[in-house]
Amino acid sequence: MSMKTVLDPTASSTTAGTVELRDVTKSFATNDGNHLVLRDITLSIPPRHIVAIIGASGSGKSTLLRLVAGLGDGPTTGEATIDGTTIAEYDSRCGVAFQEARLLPWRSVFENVSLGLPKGTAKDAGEARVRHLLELVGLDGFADHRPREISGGMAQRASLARALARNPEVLLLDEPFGALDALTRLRMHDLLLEVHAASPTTVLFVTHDVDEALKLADTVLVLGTQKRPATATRDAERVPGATVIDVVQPRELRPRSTTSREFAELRHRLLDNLGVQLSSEA
Ligand SMILES: Nc1ncnc2c1ncn2[C@@H]1O[C@H](COP(=O)(O)OP(=O)(O)OP(=O)(O)O)[C@@H](O)[C@H]1O
Repeated sequence: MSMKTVLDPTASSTTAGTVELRDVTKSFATNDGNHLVLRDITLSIPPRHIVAIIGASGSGKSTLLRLVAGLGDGPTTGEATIDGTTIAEYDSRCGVAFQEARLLPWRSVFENVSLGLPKGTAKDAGEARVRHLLELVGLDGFADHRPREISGGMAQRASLARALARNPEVLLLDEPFGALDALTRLRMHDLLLEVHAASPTTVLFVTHDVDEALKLADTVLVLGTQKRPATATRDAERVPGATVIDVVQPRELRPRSTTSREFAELRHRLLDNLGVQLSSEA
């Protein structure tokens, strides 16, 4: 993509946010009582950082992401802030995209992306911003298409553009590439890094893919449960609630080689943390 897309004449002066969670727990009321999903989450994510969240299925990755986005009713205990201010419900400082593009089928691509604009955006400025974003994600020729007329990868790019239309301080992506074919996925990796270079935002994304996490992120957070030590009368058991069980920060700068020694070592460590048994040559 050309460098001209990097210069956005319509961008507001929004800066990237610092995300902080302090002693956060999250539980849900169920028929069997309270279900503790997250516990003891304390973390500080600096502006412009890209953070990947990985963990076994059900370990609370989406729950953590939703907490930062202000979706749902917030932490059960503890504090979650952006730039020192408590995260509000549907916090306007956040832009969110999900595994499914969730576009309105009866609206054009242009109109769908426009839905992400902050309330009260002037018409001309809004249109210019949406045109810019469509160019940034390579959809400038598809503004008038309906969602059914574009591919899954294109729909996902439109969903990313809609999240960016808010000019978010924090961009939250829940398995954004999970439903895409391998080639489209690789292209989306490049696109995310281009978007990140072009718009100064802090990014948190959930993924199941260790390679994707290591390739894109400054920091990889691993969510999981911890074992309580075994005692004479009790076998080792898992402490309820997932927490951050490992933090990995690749030293190599992006774009990262997936064939480097560091990559291989970190990959091994992450898979081990996820309980994936590797053969000796892996
Ligand atoms: N609104 C809710 N009400 C009750 N339980 C919930 C709610 N949201 C999440 N949970 C529970 O929290 C746990 C973690 O769910 P979550 O979706 O955050 O995990 P995940 O790591 O993102 O999983 P996956 O990788 O399968 O998407 C699950 O047991 C889920 O049932």
